[in-house]
Amino acid sequence: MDRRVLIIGVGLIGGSIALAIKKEHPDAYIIGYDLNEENCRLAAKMNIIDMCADSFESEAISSDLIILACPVEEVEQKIYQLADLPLKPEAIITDVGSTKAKIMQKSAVLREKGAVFIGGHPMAGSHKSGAGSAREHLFENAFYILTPTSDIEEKKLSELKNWLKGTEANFVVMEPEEHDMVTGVVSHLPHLIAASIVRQVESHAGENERVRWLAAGGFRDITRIASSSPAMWRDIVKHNQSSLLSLIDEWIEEMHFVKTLVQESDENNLYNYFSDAKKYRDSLPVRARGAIDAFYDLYVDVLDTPGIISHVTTLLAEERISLTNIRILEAREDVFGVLRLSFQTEEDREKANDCLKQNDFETYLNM
Ligand SMILES: NC(=O)c1ccc[n+]([C@@H]2O[C@H](COP(=O)([O-])OP(=O)(O)OC[C@H]3O[C@@H](n4cnc5c(N)ncnc54)[C@H](O)[C@@H]3O)[C@@H](O)[C@H]2O)c1
Ligand SMILES: O=C(O)C(=O)C[C@]1(C(=O)O)C=C[C@@H](O)C=C1
Repeated sequence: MDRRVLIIGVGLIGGSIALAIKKEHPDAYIIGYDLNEENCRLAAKMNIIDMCADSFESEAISSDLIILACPVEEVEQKIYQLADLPLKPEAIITDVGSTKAKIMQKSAVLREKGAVFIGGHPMAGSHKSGAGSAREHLFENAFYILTPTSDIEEKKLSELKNWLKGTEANFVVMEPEEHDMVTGVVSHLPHLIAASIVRQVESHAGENERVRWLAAGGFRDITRIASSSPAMWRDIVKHNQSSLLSLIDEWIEEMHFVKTLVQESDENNLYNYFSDAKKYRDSLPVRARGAIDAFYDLYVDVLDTPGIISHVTTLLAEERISLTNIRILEAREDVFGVLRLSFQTEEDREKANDCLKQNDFETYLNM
């Protein structure tokens, strides 16, 4: 009989894991369950999953692998709900949540019932959400953190790694508390800071429109992640509250130091501040494939006139180029707008670029 995988939450991460599992285990039957039925149907239509389930309970009891890929507060709820079900004794349950300590504490309820729960967190992703953004290669070369409790047999851990082999990620075992401290520093605090910078710009833009127009490369680089799912980040901050509170104190202290640097305006001190940061930033390992490279985006300048989007999509459709996503980044009277078109492959992006250029559109590969 085919092995069955149930993915609860078929969004960016759940969908990408489904694709990676399909690649390595083509015999596995992958069932998706998502509160957002439309998203689940899209995942099935895109062959990311084999079917959409109406309820997760009926599928969970016959699944060999259950992956919780919803926001972390929902992961907790699902752990409780799964603990009440007669799961297969050999089944493995895992999650992909961005926090680990609270989830591992809650998972005791599953272990008490004899179920195997191994926490997980692939350290790659994007600011995009939903099945439409899922990519088979999203986790290639990324670290994939696993947090097995001491009672988990090595055999079960290997079995899970084998299920996830198609991610081509590097597995690392960590204690949940260490995980939350480290991800607090490199991921969760930076997200809070990105959101706060965007809010500061927004409040200035209220007074002077030009702030909005001139929010260019540097601002976009440092704030890309502020476009991520608010539900996901709300839950992460709730889960990692204690690490974040002390990191925010450190950040405030650093900002006091920066303020002094600016006030004193000492050339050497200012130079060294930037130079030390640059040295460390430049020394960070570069991954062969970063999160954002897994998406093939094309930016197109368009005039904000009626029918312009359908004109662009018709041109692409005539060339049989399939779009996976389209977004208006700026749409204002008398100012150029920017359309962000996303494609499945680099080849599609190149074809679209040629096609739009031939039709006199100004296009960019990066913004
Ligand atoms: N986005 C990233 O960069 C990233 C990276 C690593 C891990 N994660 C973690 O992965 C998880 C999913 O994030 P994502 O980026 O895929 O988000 P997403 O919004 O793309 O997908 C989450 C999906 O879960 C569904 N969902 C929400 N509550 C549900 C419930 N109770 N039952 C069933 N489905 C439910 C949503 O409808 C959505 O389709 C989160 O826990 C997040 O912390 C995210
Ligand atoms: O690249 C991005 O957009 C991400 O935010 C990815 C990112 C990160 O902070 O690095 C976000 C949360 C996840 O838990 C793991 C990865």
